[in-house]
Amino acid sequence: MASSISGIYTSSPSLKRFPNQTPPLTQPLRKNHISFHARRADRTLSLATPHAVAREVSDGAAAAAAKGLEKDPRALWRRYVDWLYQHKELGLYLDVSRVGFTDEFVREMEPHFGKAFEAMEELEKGAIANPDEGRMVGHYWLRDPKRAPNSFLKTQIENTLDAVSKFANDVVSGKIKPPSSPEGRFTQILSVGIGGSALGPQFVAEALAPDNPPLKIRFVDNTDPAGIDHQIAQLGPELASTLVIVISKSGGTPETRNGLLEVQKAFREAGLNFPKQGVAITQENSLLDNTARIEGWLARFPMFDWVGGRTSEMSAVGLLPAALQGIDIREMLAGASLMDEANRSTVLRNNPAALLALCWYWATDGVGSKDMVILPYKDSLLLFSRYLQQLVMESLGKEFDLDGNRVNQGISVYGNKGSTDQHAYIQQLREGVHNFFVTFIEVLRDRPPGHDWELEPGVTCGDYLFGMLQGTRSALYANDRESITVSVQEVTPRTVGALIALYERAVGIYASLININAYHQPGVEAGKKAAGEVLALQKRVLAVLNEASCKDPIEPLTLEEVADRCHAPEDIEMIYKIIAHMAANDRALIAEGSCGSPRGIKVFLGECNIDESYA
Ligand SMILES: O=P(O)(O)OC[C@H]1O[C@H](O)[C@H](O)[C@@H](O)[C@@H]1O
Repeated sequence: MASSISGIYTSSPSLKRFPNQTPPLTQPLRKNHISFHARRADRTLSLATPHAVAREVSDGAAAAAAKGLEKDPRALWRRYVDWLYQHKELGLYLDVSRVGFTDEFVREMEPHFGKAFEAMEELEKGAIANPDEGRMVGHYWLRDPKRAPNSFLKTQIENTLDAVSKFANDVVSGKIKPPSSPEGRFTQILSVGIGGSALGPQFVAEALAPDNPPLKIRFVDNTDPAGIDHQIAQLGPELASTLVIVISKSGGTPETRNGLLEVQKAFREAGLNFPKQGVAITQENSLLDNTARIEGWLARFPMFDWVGGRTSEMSAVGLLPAALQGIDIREMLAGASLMDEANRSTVLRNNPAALLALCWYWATDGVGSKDMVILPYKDSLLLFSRYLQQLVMESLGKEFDLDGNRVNQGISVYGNKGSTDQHAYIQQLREGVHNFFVTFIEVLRDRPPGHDWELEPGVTCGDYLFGMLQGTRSALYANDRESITVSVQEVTPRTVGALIALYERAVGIYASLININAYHQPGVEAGKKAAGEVLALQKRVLAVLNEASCKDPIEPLTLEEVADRCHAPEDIEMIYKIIAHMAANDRALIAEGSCGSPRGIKVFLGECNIDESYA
């Protein structure tokens, strides 16, 4: 069954970005910020390069901020209450009281938030908010299709959601079944994808999958042959009842393609008919889409060019795997939609995403001078920080701002879960280099009603978890380490949807404050290109070694000879690495010397490949 995939919206020619808007400030805010902190630090700063100043400011600001952190319990309580954000319907709280921003700072930032809110409003109306790629940015429409800029897109979103829901129901109910499985129904999902085509589904599976889901999910999210073999081995005979979902927006990502080819090989070797167990989620007419269509895969679902990989969890990318695991995807969408509505407030204090952006700007001086440590005190949210690494760092980690200034922006993200991380690196956070701020994710309900018990009089296991979070928050703050706390009642599809929406919007607002495009990823292409060059060089090395190995007698070659015959003397080190990797996999043989002594090594191929397919 192929879902109805109609033409994808082609973005209109790149319009001048928000022609009616005065572009957001670029450096001045930081200078204001700098001057503000300079005043605070009673120091006059020689305004050297932005970085030097930012560095001096961040030291000065940190010192000033540290000196300025409120410590009086009564005053802190007032601050807590004054700044506490509550979303009643979601049961979500945001506490920013342990971040030391001042009233003056907030006043300075207000006009910039005003511009950010305007930019976000334009974005949601369909402006070209990704000017570098001439694209709209439409992930918010996925959970509120009526906000899409035209009926065509609205219908696409609604049709895709219906198709995803129907397909998942048919698989779970057994109406759609694998061609040759003793169970008579699909029992496993093997998701093949990387980056935004994996991290969201992985986070949501870890957070929300029931203990006994209708289909268990596992992931191939890399081109590591051993990792792929491990997943296939763990499936064993259940490969026959595995639904393989191949996810790739571009449809051409090498790691995902390799994963597909490896899995298809496993299907062949097991005598299984892959297309009858394969599903593709990709842009229409991509290489993957055409492959799936031509080979007659079980189903295809669209990805849209106006949804980025790192904001695709509320598209078929995240919704299909979730639905197949029995997760309520309408609730995920509802939670995200409620959070989106809250984040449309133009009153800073009533806008949780803006409050996060305010804290990020204050804590990192608007230049990423501190890292964002994500600490959920809940096992099921373990992968939230990995998910946020891509969402935050791939969005904000940019070399240039929208006016072409070199800014090398970003905020680094790390963290796992509490209280576990207290036994790993919290020592450094408490006493070591002060280069971070923490975001605690607190989940108030410890266990389903009626399932809790006291492991000592009046104390439950969850009380310990609660105490560890609060104790760590207090201990860090006592040593002038700032933190944010996001609290939810429990981990549900609705609150997970809300958390995703909260951070998607915070990233977008923060990006406006620092005047960068949050929706492209030029740096990633450089890595892909470089990898392609290594593989091209490897093919030349193989051709040269093959020619020498087909001689009689075989002619082992030195690295210099290989480099010369590849016409790449300057690449001798990469050639050495290529040969070392091939030798480690028995694909090249060392005739003399060893890889430890590159100068004396002589290599050849174990066999002569007369058709020279390496060329
Ligand atoms: O979904 P795909 O097109 O296969 O892309 C997978 C990933 O590739 C690159 O790393 C991009 O920077 C990511 O944003 C994207 O999620």
